[in-house]
Parts: sequence; C-alpha cells; structure tokens
Amino acid sequence: MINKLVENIKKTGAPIVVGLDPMLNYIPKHVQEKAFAEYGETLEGAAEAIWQFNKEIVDKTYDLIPAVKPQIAMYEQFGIPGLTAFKKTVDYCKEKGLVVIGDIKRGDIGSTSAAYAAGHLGRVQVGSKSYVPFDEDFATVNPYLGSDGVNPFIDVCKEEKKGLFILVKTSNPSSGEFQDQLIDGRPLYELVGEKVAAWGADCMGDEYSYIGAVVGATYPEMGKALRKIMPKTYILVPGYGAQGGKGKDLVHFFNEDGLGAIVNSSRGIIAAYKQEKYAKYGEEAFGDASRAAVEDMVADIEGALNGSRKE
Ligand SMILES: O=C(O)c1cc(=O)[nH]c(=O)n1[C@@H]1O[C@H](COP(=O)(O)O)[C@@H](O)[C@H]1O
Repeated sequence: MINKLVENIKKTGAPIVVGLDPMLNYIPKHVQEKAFAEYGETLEGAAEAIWQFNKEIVDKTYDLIPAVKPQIAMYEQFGIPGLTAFKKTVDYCKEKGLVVIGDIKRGDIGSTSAAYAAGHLGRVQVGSKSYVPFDEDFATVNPYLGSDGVNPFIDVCKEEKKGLFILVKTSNPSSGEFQDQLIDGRPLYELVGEKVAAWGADCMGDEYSYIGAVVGATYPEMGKALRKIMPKTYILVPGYGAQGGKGKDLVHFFNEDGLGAIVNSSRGIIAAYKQEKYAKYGEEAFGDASRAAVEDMVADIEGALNGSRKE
C-alpha cells in the first residue's frame, strides 16, 4: 500500500490528505434537512447527512488528491449508524482510487491490538468463513504501550500489504507534557522515532517503509530532527490549517526527493465554505469550496518546497 500511496502522490503532485472529520455543525443545512426528512432527527439521520456530505467532498476532490483520512471518532459518536457511514466512506473512497488512512489511533495489550488490527486492516474468521470488516489501507496507531501493542498491527500489515502511521510527536498543545520528557538527555519522541525507523526497516516498500509516523505540523523543528532519524519513514503531518500549520513550516518534513511526507487538513478543507476566503461559493456549493481549498493547499506546500530548494 505504501507503493500505491507514493504512486498516487507522484501522479497528483499533491502530498496531501483530506481529513474526513465530518462534525454535524460543518454539514450545510440543506444536506442535514434532506437526511432528516428521510430518517428523522435520529442517529440514522445524522449518519446519512455525514455520508452525503463526504460523498460530495470526495466527488469534488478525488482527482486532485492521493488519499483521505476518515477520523473514526466523528462517526463512532453516532453509534452503529455512524460506523456504517464510516465503512461506506472507506469503500467509496477506495472505489475512487484513493488510499484510505483509517484514523483510529488504536494500541493496547497484544491480544487486544491483534483484534483491532484484524478488524481494521485484516480479516476475521467466523467458522469456515473469512471476512474483511473495515478494510482501510493504513491505520494510525498509538505506540505508547510499547512493542507488544504495535507488533500485532505490523504482523497484519505484512500479511495484508497494508500500512501504519505511528504517533511519534502529536500536533496538540499538550503533546510535550509526556512526549518531550528527557530520557538520558533525549526527548521521548526521538526515542519513539528511532523505534518506528527500526520497525519500518523490516517492512520496506519500493522506496519507503509501510510503517509510517505521525509528526505534527505545529512542531517544525522537531519534524526536522525526526526526518533525519527516520529517513525511510513516510510522515503523516496533521496540524495544517485549522491548527495553525502553514506550508513554510512543512519544508523539513520532506526528503530531498520531494517525498516522505503527506500533510493532512480536515476542517480547513471540508469546512472551507465557512471561511471568508471561500464564502463566494456559498453553502450549496460547499464541495467546490473544498476543491478550491485543496488547490490552494497544494500550491502553498509546492511554493514552500520550491522556495526552499532555491535557497
Ligand atoms: O493522527 C492524526 O491524524 C492526528 C495526530 C495529531 O498529532 N494531531 C491531529 O490533529 N491528528 C488528527 O488530524 C486531524 C486534524 O484535523 P484539523 O485540525 O481539522 O485539520 C484530526 O482528525 C486529528 O484527530
């Protein structure tokens, strides 16, 4: 799957991921009203609104982008209908040729991680039958329980040719509280970065490992250090846009080959129509606003990368 991700990035020239984090208050009124007319103001109605919203955004952007990242919490909060909308979204995006990163942030004791890995990236056995429950291409994993919480995910990735993005340095304001603690003079996130590189060395695709890392756009200096520690690791970089990250902050997350990083934006793309910059599209044409926001994000990152090459 890492080869397909790299291929999609080269084909589109867009090292970005559209984060499908559909909160109800981002979903335009007309989409909600239509869903509620059919299913009432119910969990099913919310799930239908989410699905229709996602579909429109995907239809308007899939030709420009390599991948999407549905964040499962936004679906799970609506219970079983929400999870059904998650699965419909995964399947639809794959039909459109997109790589799907399931943002599930799992990680537990070994036996529990094995169940998460089977459900999201692998298959489950029911009597004589085998099923592929969610079937994302990549999943995000929290490594802070240690190797036995991560290894079951790696095992499934090897069997199924899937991939992981393992949290190394997260984008949120409190991420330093634990992740930056010094151990023998070195921050914990660097030690985790080294471990991700070691796990990944055994899991190489053509150019990059299918064991990737997550490093927040909001910490560019740390991204620069981690890029050196993990040269063959693809870095998923959230925190662009709504959390304040800009193209110029991202330059050092990339390798000299212009690859090695993929930048996520969720609210900045899916709720673009709410920004003044894209207000001219209006609520009805929210998908067109998202498309314009994708084009602007790609241009911003490209501009920053080109600028840095000239320096
Ligand atoms: O794993 C992630 O994707 C992730 C890691 C991290 O450190 N920070 C972070 O924001 N994310 C996710 O990236 C998305 C960011 O959303 P926006 O801030 O709206 O672009 C959300 O789905 C977060 O859950």
